[in-house]
Amino acid sequence: MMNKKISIVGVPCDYGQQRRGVDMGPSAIRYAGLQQRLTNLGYEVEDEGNIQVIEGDAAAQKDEKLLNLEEVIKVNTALAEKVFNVVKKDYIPLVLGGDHSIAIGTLAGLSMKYKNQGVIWFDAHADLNTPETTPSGNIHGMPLATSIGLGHQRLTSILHAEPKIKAENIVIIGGRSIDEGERELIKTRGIKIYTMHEIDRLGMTYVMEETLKYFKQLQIDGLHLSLDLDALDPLYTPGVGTPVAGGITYRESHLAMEMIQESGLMTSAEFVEVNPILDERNKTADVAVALIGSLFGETLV
Ligand SMILES: NC(=[NH2+])NCCC[C@H](N)C(=O)O
Ligand SMILES: [Mn+2]
Ligand SMILES: [Mn+2]
Repeated sequence: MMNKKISIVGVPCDYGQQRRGVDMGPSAIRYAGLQQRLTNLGYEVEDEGNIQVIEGDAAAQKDEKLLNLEEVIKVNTALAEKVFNVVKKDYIPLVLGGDHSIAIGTLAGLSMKYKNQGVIWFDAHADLNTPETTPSGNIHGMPLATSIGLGHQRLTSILHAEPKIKAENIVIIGGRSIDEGERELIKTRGIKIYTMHEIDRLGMTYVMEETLKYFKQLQIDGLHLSLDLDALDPLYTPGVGTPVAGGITYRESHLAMEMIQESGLMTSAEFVEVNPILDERNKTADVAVALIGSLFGETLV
């Protein structure tokens, strides 16, 4: 029997990057009708409200390779604890960002329950930078590296010192802006990635079939979906801080959500990088809610 209880957790964090406005993402997604959409599907939905995002001591921050480190640690520690509480009471965590640095806390919290969790990462980027390789200093470019145990010790040791996921348990889908250091990690750590090239060439159906088959082979005990709205083409989701042309289409992304739902594997999800200031009439938040609908079982007939 599939779990029919969802806990919504908002994370109004914009400290993982430098464009203001992404902290309003959780509100924009809620206003787009999230809770009603899920209730209509027969879920019991609890809105846990937002994680408090506290400003750090600006004077103490001088690491240009880890911008706003103190804030990012604080918010992710609080988020990790919240997510752990949600899974403990057997609700499905649905985390709303905020910038993608919040995946550090989500995955830390999940790792308390799931010891062999799979992660499906929809993104134009690989988010596999470390303080050594980052071109920007933005921590939203680092959550996957952090979660496999690479980077600043205070980020990798949130809740516990162990890596939160195994590199081979990651599948990245939609990549088209990968930095040099990230490329290196993908190769040396055997991280699975379907870039836009493979999606064009093989089609989303095949890519998702392979991905889900792979997770079954790994015998994962939980599957987390982390969806950065910049995975989609900016045509559909213009309200993101780091748009990259040539992305996943509206229907391809829905198909992917529908196939994840059909697999019955998914145990948690997060939707990040919605920035209402950069958006057009809440279009990006509307797409996020529509994708969440498909992910949780909406069908066309
Ligand atoms: N979650 C995101 N949108 N990440 C964008 C990262 C961009 C670039 N790779 C960086 O490290 O700065
Ligand atoms: Mn991205
Ligand atoms: Mn991302």
